[in-house]
Amino acid sequence: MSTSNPTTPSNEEDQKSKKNKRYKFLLGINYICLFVGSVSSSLLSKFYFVHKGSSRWVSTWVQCAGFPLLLIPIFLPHYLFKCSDRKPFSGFTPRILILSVLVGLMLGVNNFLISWGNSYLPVSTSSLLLSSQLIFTLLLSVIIVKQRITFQNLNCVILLTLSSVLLAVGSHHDKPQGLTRAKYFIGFFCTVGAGLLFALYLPVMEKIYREIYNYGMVMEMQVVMEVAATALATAGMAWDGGFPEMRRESLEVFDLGEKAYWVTVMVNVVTWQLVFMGTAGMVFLTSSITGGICMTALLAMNVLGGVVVYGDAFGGVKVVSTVLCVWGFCSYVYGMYLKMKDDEKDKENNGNGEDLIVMSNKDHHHHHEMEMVEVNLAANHV
Ligand SMILES: Nc1nc2[nH]cnc2c(=O)[nH]1
Repeated sequence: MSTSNPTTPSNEEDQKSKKNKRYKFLLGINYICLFVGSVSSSLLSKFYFVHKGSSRWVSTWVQCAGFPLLLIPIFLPHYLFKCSDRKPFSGFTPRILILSVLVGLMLGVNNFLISWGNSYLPVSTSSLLLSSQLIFTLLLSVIIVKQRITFQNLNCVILLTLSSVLLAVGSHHDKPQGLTRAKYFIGFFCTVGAGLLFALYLPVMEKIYREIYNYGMVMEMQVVMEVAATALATAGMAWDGGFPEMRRESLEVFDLGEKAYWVTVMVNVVTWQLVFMGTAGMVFLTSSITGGICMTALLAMNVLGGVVVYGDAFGGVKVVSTVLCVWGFCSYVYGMYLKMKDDEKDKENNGNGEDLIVMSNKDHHHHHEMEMVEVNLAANHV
C-alpha cells in the first residue's frame, strides 16, 4: 500500500499538500452539488404537485434523464482546458461496465418505486417509512464494505432517524383522495422497497469504487448508471403510455400553462443530476455511511426550504426535529474533523520517509484519492 517516490522531502510535502487541497476541493464541490440539488429538487417536486402535476412516470424519468449534463464536466477538463491527460471513458473494464449497468438498473427501479409510493401514500407516511433508510444503510455497509459501527456513526444515525421520524409524525396527514386498502399496501411496499434499495445502492457503490482510483471515473460510471436507469424509465413510459400522459399533463392539467410545465420538468431534471452526482462523489470521497448521513441531514434543509419558499408552518415538532438533525450532523462532522487531525499528526510523528498509512474504514477513500493523485502526478512526470 505504500509508495516510495524518489523525491526530495520538500517536494514530497508539496505534493501532499496539493493532494490534500484537491481532496478538499472535490469534497466541497460535491457537497455543494448535493445541497443545492437536494433542496431545489424537493422544492420543485412540491411545485409540480401543487400545480396539479401528478404523473408517476414523469417523476421517475426526471430523476435520471439529465445524464448528458454530466458529459460537460467529464469532457471539458480534457478537451478544452487541457488540464487532464486522462482520456474520458478510457478506464472501463468489462466488469466495471457491467456492474455500472446493473447498479443503474437498480437505481432505476428505486426511482420508480419511490415515485409510485409517493403517489399512493400521504407525504407523512412515506417520509416515516423512508426514515428507516439510514439504519439499513449502516447495517448493509457493515455487511458489504465491513464498515465499523462506532459511537460516532451510530449516534448520528440514531439522531437523524429520530429527527426524520418526528418530522413525519408531525406533518399533515394529507390523505390522497381515493386511497383504498389495496393502494395503501402498494404504496407501503413500494416505499419500503425503495428505502431498502437505496440503502443497498450506497455500500454497493462504495464497494465498486474501491476498484477505481480516479474521480473522473466516478462521473463516467454515473453516466453509465443513469443511461441504464433512463432506458428503464423510458421503456416503462413508452409501454404504459407515459409520454402521451406527459403531453396531456402539460397542455391540460398543469395549472400554470405549458411553458411553465416544461421549465419545471427540465429544471427538475438538472437538480436531480446534482443530487445523484453529489451522492456518488460523497460516497467515493468518504464512505457510504458518511454519504448517507450527508444526504439525510439535508432533510432539515428541505424543511427550512419549504418554510422559506412556501411559508409552511414551522413550529413545535419541526423545530425539535431540525435541532436533532443539526446536532447529529454537526457532531458527526466535528468528530470526523478531529479524527482527520489525529491521523495527520500520527503521520507526521511517523516521519516522512515512512509513508505507511494505517487505513481505517472511514479513511479508505481519502487514501484512495491520495493514491490516485499520486498516480496522476507520477504519470505526468514520466
Ligand atoms: N429510496 C430513495 N431514493 C432516493 N432518491 C434520491 N434520494 C433518495 C432517497 O433518499 N431514498
